[in-house]
Amino acid sequence: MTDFAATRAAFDLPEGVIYLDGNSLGVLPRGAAARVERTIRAEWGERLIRAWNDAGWMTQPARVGDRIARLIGAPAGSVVVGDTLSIKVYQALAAALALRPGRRIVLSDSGNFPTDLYIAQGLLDTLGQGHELRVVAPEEVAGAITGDVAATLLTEVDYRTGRLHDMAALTRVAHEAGALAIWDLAHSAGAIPVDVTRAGADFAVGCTYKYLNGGPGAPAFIHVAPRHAAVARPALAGWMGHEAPFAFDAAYRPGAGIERMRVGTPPVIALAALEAALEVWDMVDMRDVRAASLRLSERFIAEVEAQCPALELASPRDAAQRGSQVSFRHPHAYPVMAALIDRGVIGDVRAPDILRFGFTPLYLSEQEVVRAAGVLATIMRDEAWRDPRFQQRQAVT
Ligand SMILES: Cc1ncc(COP(=O)(O)O)c(C=O)c1O
Ligand SMILES: Nc1c(O)cccc1C(=O)C[C@H](N)C(=O)O
Repeated sequence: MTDFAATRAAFDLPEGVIYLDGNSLGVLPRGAAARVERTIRAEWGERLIRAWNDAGWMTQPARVGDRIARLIGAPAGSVVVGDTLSIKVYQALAAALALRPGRRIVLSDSGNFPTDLYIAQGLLDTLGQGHELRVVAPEEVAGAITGDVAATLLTEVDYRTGRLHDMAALTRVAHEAGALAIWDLAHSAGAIPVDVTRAGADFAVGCTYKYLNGGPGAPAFIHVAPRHAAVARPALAGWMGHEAPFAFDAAYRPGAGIERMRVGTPPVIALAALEAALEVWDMVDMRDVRAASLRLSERFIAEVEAQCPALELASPRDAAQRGSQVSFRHPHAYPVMAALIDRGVIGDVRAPDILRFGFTPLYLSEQEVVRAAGVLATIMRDEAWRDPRFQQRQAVT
């Protein structure tokens, strides 16, 4: 059984804040600052260039990848960390297309996060081989996987509504049609139990600054199914993905397996923070996290619906169809959220009208969820969101 009091003690939460935005930027783990300090002072400061070898900097992307592998049902040695998720989406899609040379369709859905769609379109334009990005409604994906689809590019949990795709079922349909399945786990890793191996995913990618608490700009991960790892073509053929980077050959030869998905120099300081953040998962059973997340989100929905008739649930009502977030619609979502944040309850908004709340049982209790709903109810009842202070939009929402 996961001890959630112990996991909460592993995080540094500011006094007076109820944090319902761990689905966008996770909370600071207590060990992270000390680990970063050690990396900077004892490793960089003292060991200088020697730290690449004796502090294990060079092997960090795979070492941290192995920790993430356990959380997504991937075997050790099949995940590597580095770059941003946008880059990892590019690499996965480019490799998938190279494995399906006769096919021209990339299938995604309109609930996907924009960067995935932008990156896909940019890659297809660059290839100039007549590929098409086909974007359908989330509920139409299965029916749209036709024999000309090279790859599906789907995000398991919808960033706006929390709607959950059935990864195993859609991967099966993709494979039956001869297509490959790429999964973006940005809102899944550390949020819900994931098993890329059982689902048969061909590629999976994700970020580490949300539920994995790696910090702002923490590097992303990529998983390549072992059956493809030795043949997957690295589109971004950087020297760190070379078979022998320090041979300094003029000709590129891809590294063994997942190593070829490395691109350039690893972000050592960011990786140190992430490595420290991932330690908390040693105390955690993902099934307990899922059960607790559903308990928290169900309670929140019940409290909000009982007290805030003006808010309309934008997430699936069936808990089994949701990730670890809940969204409500309101025409004045922005000032409502600004008023909430002003009272110490932090969620976020997604244009035009979505109030979004993330549930992170590692550091969030049911009492806080009830209190947050109460604060929201007061704001709605008093129309506190009409205050001019809350109408001024911030650049980042
Ligand atoms: C599903 C999904 N993909 C990609 C991204 C962004 O990737 P990057 O880390 O490159 O900003 C996000 C959020 O920022 C996301 O929610
Ligand atoms: N990565 C972000 C950033 O650099 C700034 C602000 C927000 C983000 C996010 O992660 C957004 C997030 N992917 C979302 O689900 O909307």
